[in-house]
Amino acid sequence: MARTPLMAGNWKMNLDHLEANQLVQKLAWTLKDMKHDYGQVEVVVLPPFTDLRTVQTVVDADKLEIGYGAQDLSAQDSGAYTGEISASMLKALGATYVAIGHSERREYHNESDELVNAKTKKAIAAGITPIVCVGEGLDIRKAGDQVSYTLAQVEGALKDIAAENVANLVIAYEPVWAIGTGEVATPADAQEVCGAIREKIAELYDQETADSTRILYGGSVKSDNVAEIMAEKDVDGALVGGASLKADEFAKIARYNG
Ligand SMILES: O=C[C@H](O)COP(=O)(O)O
Repeated sequence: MARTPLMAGNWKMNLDHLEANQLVQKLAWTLKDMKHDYGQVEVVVLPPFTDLRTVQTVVDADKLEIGYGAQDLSAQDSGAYTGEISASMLKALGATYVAIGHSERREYHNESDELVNAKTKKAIAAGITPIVCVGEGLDIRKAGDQVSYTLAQVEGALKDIAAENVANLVIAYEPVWAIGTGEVATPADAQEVCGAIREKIAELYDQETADSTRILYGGSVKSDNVAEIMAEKDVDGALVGGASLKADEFAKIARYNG
């Protein structure tokens, strides 16, 4: 089962809609100059909500092959949920991906596995591909419990989700101690957990489903470390934070295989 590599740029709380317009255009031009084949490596940006309409406009107007999505969504469909953004609103803006359960949301917004599961179901119902984020903190890593901890998050996120939907979603393993620190995980660290995630999906569902699900690594990915991580058999791409805010750098990451 060939899995198309995915490089997703999580801009976090950076760039207003004017800056978003500039970055998306520069990224598109840079990749065009590199003769990038999006069928070989999928490229997606996840801007702040306020930028999505602008990104949709530039992608549609210039017929860009860059995908885009959101960094979160509500577990509700609509109604009295001040400040929340629904799956249907994201769908109306052409979003094709949505990050769910990022460690920064689990930490700062106390998001539980149950909430991540509910949000994942909403994304699937709307036809938006979830990028479900999991990963351990430094204390768990130091205790050597990264695999069991992360697999518990995976199980919680996938509860009562059908195999065909799991086959088409994305899981991003992002060790919290590697996020924004420059302390990128070794390829072996990434493979250990990404491989365990694939085995867990095979156990929960079946091997065909497990072989279809794309599993990304995230945490201080840069153009000078991505290739060795991508060489690992169960790593299908990267969820990139800081490095995705620079068109040249993110384009080099997307072009990890030369
Ligand atoms: O979503 C992206 C991850 O949090 C990684 O961020 P980073 O590349 O800045 O370490």
